[in-house]
Amino acid sequence: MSLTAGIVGLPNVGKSTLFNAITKAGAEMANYPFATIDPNVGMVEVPDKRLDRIQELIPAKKVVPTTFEFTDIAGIVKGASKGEGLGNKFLENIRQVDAIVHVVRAFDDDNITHVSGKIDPVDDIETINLELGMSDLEAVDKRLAKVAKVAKGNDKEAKAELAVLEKIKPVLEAGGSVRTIEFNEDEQKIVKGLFLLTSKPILYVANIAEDDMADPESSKYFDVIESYAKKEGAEAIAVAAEAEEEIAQLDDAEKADFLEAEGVEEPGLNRLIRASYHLLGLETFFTAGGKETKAWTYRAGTKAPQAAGIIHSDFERGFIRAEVMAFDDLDQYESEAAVKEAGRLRIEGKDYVMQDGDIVEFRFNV
Ligand SMILES: Nc1ncnc2c1ncn2[C@@H]1O[C@H](COP(=O)(O)OP(=O)(O)OP(=O)(O)O)[C@@H](O)[C@H]1O
Ligand SMILES: [Mg+2]
Repeated sequence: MSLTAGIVGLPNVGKSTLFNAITKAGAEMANYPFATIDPNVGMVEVPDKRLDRIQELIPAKKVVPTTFEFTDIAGIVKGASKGEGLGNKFLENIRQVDAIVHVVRAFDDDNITHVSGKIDPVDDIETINLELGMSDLEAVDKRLAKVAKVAKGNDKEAKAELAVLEKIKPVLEAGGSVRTIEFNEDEQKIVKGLFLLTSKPILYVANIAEDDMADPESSKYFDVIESYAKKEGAEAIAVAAEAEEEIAQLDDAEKADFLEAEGVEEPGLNRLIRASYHLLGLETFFTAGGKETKAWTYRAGTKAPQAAGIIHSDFERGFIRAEVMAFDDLDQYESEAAVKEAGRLRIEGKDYVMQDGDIVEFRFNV
């Protein structure tokens, strides 16, 4: 799957630290702004407890989680949309990603430089969003000039686009983001084609201190970041990036000890990975038993033959049908035979839209 989640934020807030924690890729982390210039790209495993349960009920030789891509991008500063700090290049890097994971500094540490000399999460968020919005405004203005001319000639498509552009412009001028505007289905298609930075789905990550790990809600900074996200209809997650990066180096037993000592049930990282996956519109189906039980990633809305094609192009070409049981049914009935007996094993055809958690066997003939 080629979709990628971009890690975005001010310089030196812990973006690469977070990236390393989730990818174990070993990108450069340093206590100075602009340590990252060129984007780092890495694959992330999706933690999914359903795999363990399937393995328990339908044992296979191997269990293989699914993965997706993250891109760690250089820090954006005030004036980026005017070219400040290689701003245009960095904004272009953001244009390439499919969703934004916006990292906000939410820890105190006098030894770690903050580009604006103070810890103010809302100010930080607004600085970034404003730069993205100004870059969008420039793109919208350019497009408006072009489309307005064509629309005069009574071109239907141009008129529709003009209306959308005119709806977007005042929001950007007021410092807002395109994702906060409501569009109908036709308008949405037009917006998609504009590739605007502030129209990308977003998730806010509060990079908190290790001390706040056990109880992120108690972090005074997390609270304001979450409220800000809520106003945009977005989610906020707290992660102690530095501590998580250290945990990621440990083996499973050490990890469990560490988490217990910190009083943490599940690393915030896992929640962040899953939220990013959903932000990208990705879902999971499983194949189970035999050589391996495996999680596969598909885009929400994918039909059965195309999902089969993710495993092998022959499966799609020669698709006959899919035998499907929902994970929840297997979880409840505890064996494929019992699921079948309960009448919950389904035969689905080429128009079936895949559902998250489907356990599938594809029948094909080539
Ligand atoms: N939660 C945290 N608590 C304390 N220190 C942290 C935390 N997260 C990251 N740091 C430290 O902050 C510094 C900057 O981290 P990092 O290099 O990951 O930032 P960055 O956002 O990628 O910066 P750049 O924009 O320069 O690429 C590092 O010294 C790192 O160890
Ligand atoms: Mg970096």
